[in-house]
Amino acid sequence: MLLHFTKMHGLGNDFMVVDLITQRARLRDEQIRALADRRFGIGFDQLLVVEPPRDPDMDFRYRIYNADGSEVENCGNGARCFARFVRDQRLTHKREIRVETAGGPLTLAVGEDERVTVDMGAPRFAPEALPFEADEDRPLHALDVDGRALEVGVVSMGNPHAVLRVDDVDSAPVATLGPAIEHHPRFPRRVNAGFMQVVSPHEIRLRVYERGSGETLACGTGACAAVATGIRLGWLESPVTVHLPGGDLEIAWAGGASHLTMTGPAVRVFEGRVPVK
Ligand SMILES: N[C@H](CCC[C@H](N)C(=O)O)C(=O)O
Repeated sequence: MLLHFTKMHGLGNDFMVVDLITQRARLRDEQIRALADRRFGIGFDQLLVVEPPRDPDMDFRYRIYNADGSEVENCGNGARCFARFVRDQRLTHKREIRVETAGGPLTLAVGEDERVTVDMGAPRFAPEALPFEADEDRPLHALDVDGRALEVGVVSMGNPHAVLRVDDVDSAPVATLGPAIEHHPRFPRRVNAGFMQVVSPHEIRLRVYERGSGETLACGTGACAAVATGIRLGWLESPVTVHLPGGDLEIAWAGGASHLTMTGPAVRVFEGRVPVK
C-alpha cells in the first residue's frame, strides 16, 4: 500500500507524521528504522502517529517512535506539530486538543499566530519516574560516566532526561558524553541527555543528545527538563527562553506540582506517499 504522510519540524527536530485514523497500516520496528534513514528512506528524528483515543475524554492518541524504532512516552516538539497536523488534515477544528500519550495526557493549544502552547504536565524528579537507579530523590545526582564524576539533574517529562550544566554548550563534549549518558546502566530504559548553559535566570542555551535518535536540532521535552532542573536548583526563574541550535522555545513553570508549559512553532514541510508492506 501507499502510506500518506506529512513531513514536519519543530525548530529543526523533524518528523514524519502519519494519520492512522483514515488509513490502516502497521509499521514494524525495522520499517520505522528504514523510513527514518536520511539516505535510503524519508529521514526523521521521530515518527508521530495519530490514532483514535482509547480514553473518551481525549481527542486523539499520540504515539511516538524514535529513529531506532523504539516507541517512547513523549515528544514536545512533536506535540506542537501533531496539533498543527490534525487541524490541517481536518481531523478536528478545535484549537484546544487533548491527547493521550504513553507518558500521560497533554493539552495542545493552537494560537491565532499558529504557535502552539503545550501543557506538558508536572515534571517528576523521583528517580523511579524515569526510571533511574538511586537511593533517593535529590536535585543533583553524582554519576560516574567513563571515569568522569558528573552531577546531573534527573527528571521525567513522561520520557526520561538527565541534565548536565556546562559552561559553554558549543564546546560541550555532546558527541562522546551524550551516548555515554544515554546508555549509562543506571538508566534501565536509557535516557535523553541535556547539556545546559545558564545565560541568565530567564535564559539558557541547550543541546540535547536524544535517546534513540542522537543529537537533534531541538528537543521540546529536553527544554522542559532543563528548565525544571534549573528552577529547582535556583539557577533559573520562570519564564525561561531556551536557545536550541534550531531556535527558541518559551518554557514556564511555577514549581512544585504545577504544570509546565512550552510554546513554540510547528512547520509543515511537504506531503508524500511511501510504499509500505
Ligand atoms: N524530540 C522530542 C524528544 C523525543 C524523546 C525521545 N528521544 C525519547 O527517547 O524520549 C521532543 O521534542 O521532546
